Amino acid sequence: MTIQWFPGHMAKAKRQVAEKLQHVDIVFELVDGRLPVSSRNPMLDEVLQQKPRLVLINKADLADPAQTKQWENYFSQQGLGVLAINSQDNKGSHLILPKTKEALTEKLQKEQQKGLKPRAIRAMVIGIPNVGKSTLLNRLAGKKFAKTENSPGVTKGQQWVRYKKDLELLDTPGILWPKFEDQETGKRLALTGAIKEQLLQQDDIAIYGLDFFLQFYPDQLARRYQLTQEDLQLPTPELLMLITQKQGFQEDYDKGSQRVIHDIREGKLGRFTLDRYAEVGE
Ligand SMILES: Nc1nc2c(ncn2[C@@H]2O[C@H](COP(=O)(O)OP(=O)(O)OP(=O)(O)O)[C@@H](O)[C@H]2O)c(=O)[nH]1
Repeated sequence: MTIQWFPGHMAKAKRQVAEKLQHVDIVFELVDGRLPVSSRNPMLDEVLQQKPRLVLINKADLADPAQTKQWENYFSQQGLGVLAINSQDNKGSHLILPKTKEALTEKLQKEQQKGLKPRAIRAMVIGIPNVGKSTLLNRLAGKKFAKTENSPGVTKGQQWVRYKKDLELLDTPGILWPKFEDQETGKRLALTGAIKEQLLQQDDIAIYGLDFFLQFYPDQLARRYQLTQEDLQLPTPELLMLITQKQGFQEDYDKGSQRVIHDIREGKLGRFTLDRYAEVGE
C-alpha cells in the first residue's frame, strides 16, 4: 500500500512516531541502499531529536557495493551508527545487535553503574514506505514472531517482538513520508517503488532510468536488452522505442516503459545506486 501524503497524514504520522519514541532506547532508521539519501524522511532529525539512531542501509543486495561503502562512511562521519543489510536473508542482520549495543554503550554503562539490572534494549524500526520495515521485523523476530507481554509505562496495545534475549522491537514500524522536494527525487523514488509511479508519467520514469544506466552502468543496460554500442548512442526516447519493440510490445510504449521500470526495480539490470555519493555526499 502506498499512501498519498497530505499535510494531515504527515502530522498524524509524526505524532504517532513521537508517542512511540518515548518507549524505546534507539531507532533503526531504514533506508533503501539504492537511494540512501532520497529515501530518508526530510524531517527525521526534528522527529527523533536526540534519540540514538542506527542507520540500516537495507536492500544492499540490490545496490552498487562500491557506493554502499561510501555511504556507510558518510553516515558514520556524521556520528551515526550504520550497517548495510539485506533483510531478506541473514546477511548483516546478525550484526544489528552488536551495533546497537555499540551505539548505546554510554547509556548501558551508566545503568550498570547505578546498579540497575541488565535489560533488553528496546528499539523501533522507522522509514518511508517500501524500504523493508516489515521484512526486517519478520527477519529479526524469526518464525515465531513471539509477542512479549505488555509492559507498564507502555501504550496500551503496544506489542513487542523479541530478538534473542537482548533486543525488543515494537511490532509496528514507524512509517514516515518520503521527500517530495524536486522532480529528480520523485523519479528516483518512483523508479525504486517507494512512491506510486502513477504520480508521474511512466515514460518519464523509464527514460530517467535509461538515462541513468546509460551514464553509470551502460554495460548492464546493453546486456539486459542485447543492445549494440550504436544502440546506446540513440537519443533516450528512441532507445525506449527500440527496447519496446525488442520486448515484443510493438508500439505500446506504456508497456515498454512498465517493463523497463519493472526490470530496473527487480534488479534485472544488475545492482545500482541512484544517489551517487559524489553528487550528494560531499
Ligand atoms: N532485494 C531485497 N528486497 C527487500 C529487502 N527488504 C525488503 N525487500 C522487499 O521490498 C518490498 C517492501 O518490503 P516491506 O517489508 O513490505 O516494506 P515496508 O517498509 O514494510 O513497506 P510499507 O508497509 O509500505 O511501509 C518487499 O517486496 C520486500 O520483499 C532487501 O533487503 N532486499
